[in-house]
Amino acid sequence: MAVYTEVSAEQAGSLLAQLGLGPLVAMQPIGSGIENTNYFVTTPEGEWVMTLFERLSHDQLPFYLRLMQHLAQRGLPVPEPRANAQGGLVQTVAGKPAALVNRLQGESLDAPDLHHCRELGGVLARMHLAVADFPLQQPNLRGLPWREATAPVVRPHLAPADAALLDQEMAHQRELHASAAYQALPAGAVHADLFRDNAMFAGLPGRERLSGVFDFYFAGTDTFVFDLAVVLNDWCVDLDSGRLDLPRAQALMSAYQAERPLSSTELRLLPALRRTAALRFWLSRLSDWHLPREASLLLPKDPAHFERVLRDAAERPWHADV
Ligand SMILES: Nc1ncnc2c1ncn2[C@@H]1O[C@H](COP(=O)(O)OP(=O)(O)OP(=O)(O)O)[C@@H](O)[C@H]1O
Ligand SMILES: N[C@@H](CCO)C(=O)O
Repeated sequence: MAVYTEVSAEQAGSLLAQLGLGPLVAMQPIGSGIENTNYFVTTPEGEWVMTLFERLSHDQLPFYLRLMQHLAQRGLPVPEPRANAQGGLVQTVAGKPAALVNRLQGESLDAPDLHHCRELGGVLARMHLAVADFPLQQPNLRGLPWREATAPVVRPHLAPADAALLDQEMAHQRELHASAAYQALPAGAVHADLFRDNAMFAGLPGRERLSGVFDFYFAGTDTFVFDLAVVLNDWCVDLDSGRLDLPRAQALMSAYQAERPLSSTELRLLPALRRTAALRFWLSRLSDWHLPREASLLLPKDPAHFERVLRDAAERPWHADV
């Protein structure tokens, strides 16, 4: 369930009026999702998703909502937040910060194939190109400082072999981040959590189009190759072994590079960034597993999966030769 805050028809109607939309026709709570309260909302103009933010404050939201607006206005399949008369994207519903975005069609996939990976690679590259003129900055809040703070907290819960892996990978990260090559990598506002459950596809089997990329609430300024590594580590990894599936990885990379060719430095550092991305999600899953947030409905995701992805990335570095 994902309704932490009940919203009455009257409260939803008042939001719609502030956003210049017609009367409420229907509203329905959305069952999936664990961070926020979400409702599907119908008006005479169409279908919308209303989100009440349960953790993020008014001040934190403009970066995410402006980024979604920026990408949507450049033709990317991203929900566009509806602005009020003053152009503001952050509203208030039931005392919580809230936003209304257009509802995208489609379904998330559990098992993406080569076609889906190609679709995603192309859209990801276009997202990276489209932020060249996005003016807002916010550090990736799961970046190196967060990893430095989280590693010692989870380390006491690890078996010796895993603690050794963590130490090795933290050392690798420090060296990587200090290198001139890393510091020169192209960067911008990236999604940073574009897993298969944050995208939707619509259309006939075998010819589906990527119809939606959503859940931008881990977005931040980071390198494009980090964002690509996050995607490779989820869309192109075997969920049992944690190993990279080379045909899917090659399909995704070719489609990405058809839109945005990677520089030789980006290609050279991609294996290191796959380790960065795997470490980031290993740490967040370890933290959710061993130190669950109080009263959280969060069903912790398995940290061991990202330990396997991390070992694979560290032991079998994959150099894309496309
Ligand atoms: N713009 C949209 N159009 C259609 N469906 C959407 C849209 N935004 C969200 N959804 C649906 O609502 C569900 C919950 O959204 P989301 O994943 O953003 O939830 P959350 O609680 O904010 O985040 P989390 O995934 O971290 O739990 C999604 O799985 C998707 O099915
Ligand atoms: N995509 C993350 C959860 C949300 O950040 C994971 O699978 O661990």
